[in-house]
Amino acid sequence: MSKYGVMVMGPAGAGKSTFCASLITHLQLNRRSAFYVNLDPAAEHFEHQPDLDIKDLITVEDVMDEMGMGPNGGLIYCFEFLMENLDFLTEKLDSLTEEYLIIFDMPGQIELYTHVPILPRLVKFLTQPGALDIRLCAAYLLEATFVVDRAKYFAGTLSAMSAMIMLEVPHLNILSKMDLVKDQMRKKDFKRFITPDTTLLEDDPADILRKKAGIQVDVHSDPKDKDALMSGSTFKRLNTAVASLIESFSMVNYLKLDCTDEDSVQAILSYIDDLIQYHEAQEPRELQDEEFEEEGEM
Ligand SMILES: Nc1nc2c(ncn2[C@@H]2O[C@H](COP(=O)(O)OP(=O)(O)OP(=O)(O)O)[C@@H](O)[C@H]2O)c(=O)[nH]1
Ligand SMILES: [Mg+2]
Repeated sequence: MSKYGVMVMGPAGAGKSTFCASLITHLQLNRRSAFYVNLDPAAEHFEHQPDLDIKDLITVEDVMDEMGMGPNGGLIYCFEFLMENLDFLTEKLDSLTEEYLIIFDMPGQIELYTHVPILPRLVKFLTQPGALDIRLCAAYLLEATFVVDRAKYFAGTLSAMSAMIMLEVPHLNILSKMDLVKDQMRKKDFKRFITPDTTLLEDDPADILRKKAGIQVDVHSDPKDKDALMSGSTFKRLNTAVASLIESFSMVNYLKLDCTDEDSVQAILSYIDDLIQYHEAQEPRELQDEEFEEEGEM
């Protein structure tokens, strides 16, 4: 029997836990079952109590106190400890039936999605046929407010792409907190950010601001090269190279999420269901129920 899950990831503060909470509330309102797994060993507050919490196994606080590690090193250590104690996940997940959507709320440390090779091992374990065999998709959140600074927007998009390539599961890229931008930006202007391309660098408001303020924009060039510093050419060339790389792979298309809007949460849930083929498994059962009822009427 298949299991169904979504792994909610993205930079710190992108709105992952808030989205998880809205998704759980939405599922409950639509008489669907959610199983909430907190995998952030530093998380403190929850709108919905997790059904499985990594903090019952290890917390960043434990590691920092007992081993004198910093928060980021401590978090990586917690994940390595989890990878050595995967029965902590199996015990609770193994018995779940296909009716549940398993929601994994991930931490925001970007290292996890770029170069530390833990997440691919965890995803492989969760999706292993014959074992947990979870039909899993990734939902990568990036704050919509990042679009006002193209360098941040493209850096966030690059890490989304890195997660897509690294995890090799069906993947959604989501611009979160749309309620924060929808009044400041017309819908048609925002459309440009759904598919990132280099034309977005032509009118970067942050660039214009930096030039006006004459702020040294160029942290990458040789301090002796004053022209480069002032024009920000190296910084701009770097952004153009990142944007061209993203455009050439054309892997990233964003969906928009406003957690305060039920329809917006439903729309994202429909994409998730499609990616994990949730409805395929439900149909036969619903059909069976209908047939059963018809037989009952004969
Ligand atoms: N306006 C608005 N604020 C939001 C939204 N989603 C999250 N926030 C706020 O953004 C902040 C971070 O939200 P979280 O859901 O904790 O973000 P996170 O990605 O889980 O953060 P970490 O777990 O620390 O990586 C909180 O103050 C939220 O209230 C949203 O859709 N709209
Ligand atoms: Mg969180």
